[in-house]
Amino acid sequence: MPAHMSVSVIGAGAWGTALAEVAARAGRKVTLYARNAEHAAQIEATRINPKLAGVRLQPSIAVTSDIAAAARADIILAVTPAQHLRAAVGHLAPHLAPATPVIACAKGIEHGTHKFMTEVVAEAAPRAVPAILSGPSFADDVARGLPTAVTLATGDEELARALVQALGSATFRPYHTSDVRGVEIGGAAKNVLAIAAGIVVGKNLGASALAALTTRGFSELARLGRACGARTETLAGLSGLGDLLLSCSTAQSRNFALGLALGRGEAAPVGKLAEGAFTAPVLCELAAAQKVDMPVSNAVAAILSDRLTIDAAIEGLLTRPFKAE
Ligand SMILES: NC(=O)C1=CN([C@@H]2O[C@H](COP(=O)(O)OP(=O)(O)OC[C@H]3O[C@@H](n4cnc5c(N)ncnc54)[C@H](OP(=O)(O)O)[C@@H]3O)[C@@H](O)[C@H]2O)C=CC1
Ligand SMILES: O=C(CO)COP(=O)(O)O
Repeated sequence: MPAHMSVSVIGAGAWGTALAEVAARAGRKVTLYARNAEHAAQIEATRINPKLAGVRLQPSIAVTSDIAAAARADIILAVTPAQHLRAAVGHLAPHLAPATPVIACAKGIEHGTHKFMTEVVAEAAPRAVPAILSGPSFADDVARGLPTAVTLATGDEELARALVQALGSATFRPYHTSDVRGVEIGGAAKNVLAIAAGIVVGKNLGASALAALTTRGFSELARLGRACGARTETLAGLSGLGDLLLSCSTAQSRNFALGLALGRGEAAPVGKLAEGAFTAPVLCELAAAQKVDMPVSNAVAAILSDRLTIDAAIEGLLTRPFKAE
């Protein structure tokens, strides 16, 4: 039997469900874990997850709320919101076989600890091998089988290659790297910058302003990444620039949609996870600790915490001293 035959997905949200489909398409034996027994039973029976309503789960995907059963897999995909990752992996950890790869698929940085997703996995499941999967990929697109490419990183490049082989298919193309930190920073920061992009569009500042915001946003993402030891090619790759371009370009992104509503003076969309709202304060704390200037992210954090109006934030950004690019 190949080394990585079975895959369990922890977290039956939109992304977890899409990734269960991905793994099934790649020929793996797949189990999708929902923490709520009623939800698990409903998904198992109807083959539809209301969190990704347009998709009918492949018949081969098992759905469970039994964490011990879910832990019996060659690969774990941990697909909860970033701030819930520690609890989810901690619950799983006692049941895992030693050296099981646990691939974090959340995009964010933990509040309080400033830990990145693989650091959270390493602490919550010390016997597991942490990895990260991130890149420009909407759950809906992926589940519908539209072509997507992402980055998959773990410290051991050989393992990263094997995980790519286990999960990849013609329409879901993971690229491997050992630059874990680069992948994590791109995914976390792009969500905050996508909120700013949505605000620019909601405020009708024009396509030129959106391009400027996205480019200067990339500049601050890359500054922080380099300060944290990330490689330039990762920051300019799928999980960095690629995901930033996607998320700053369409209201299909929940983070962009939040910014759009804020910019228009409307209420924030209800029941939609916008990770950037959680990441913004911790990203700014991390940048300050690294002495990295992140004016766009700081403005987003200030707007979200009501320390600054949108108009004052825009004026603040537009009146910064001119400097070299
Ligand atoms: N949606 C997308 O297109 C993409 C999302 N991502 C990232 O994936 C992560 C998850 O997003 P997404 O799936 O969209 O979010 P959703 O809101 O759709 O789903 C989150 C899921 O996590 C579950 N969950 C929360 N805490 C736990 C826990 N302790 N144990 C088990 N399950 C738990 C929730 O369960 P319950 O229903 O019981 O609360 C819910 O089903 C985010 O970090 C996001 O940035 C990345 C790429 C694409
Ligand atoms: O991460 C994503 C696309 O790569 C999903 O974006 P949102 O979380 O903003 O919807």
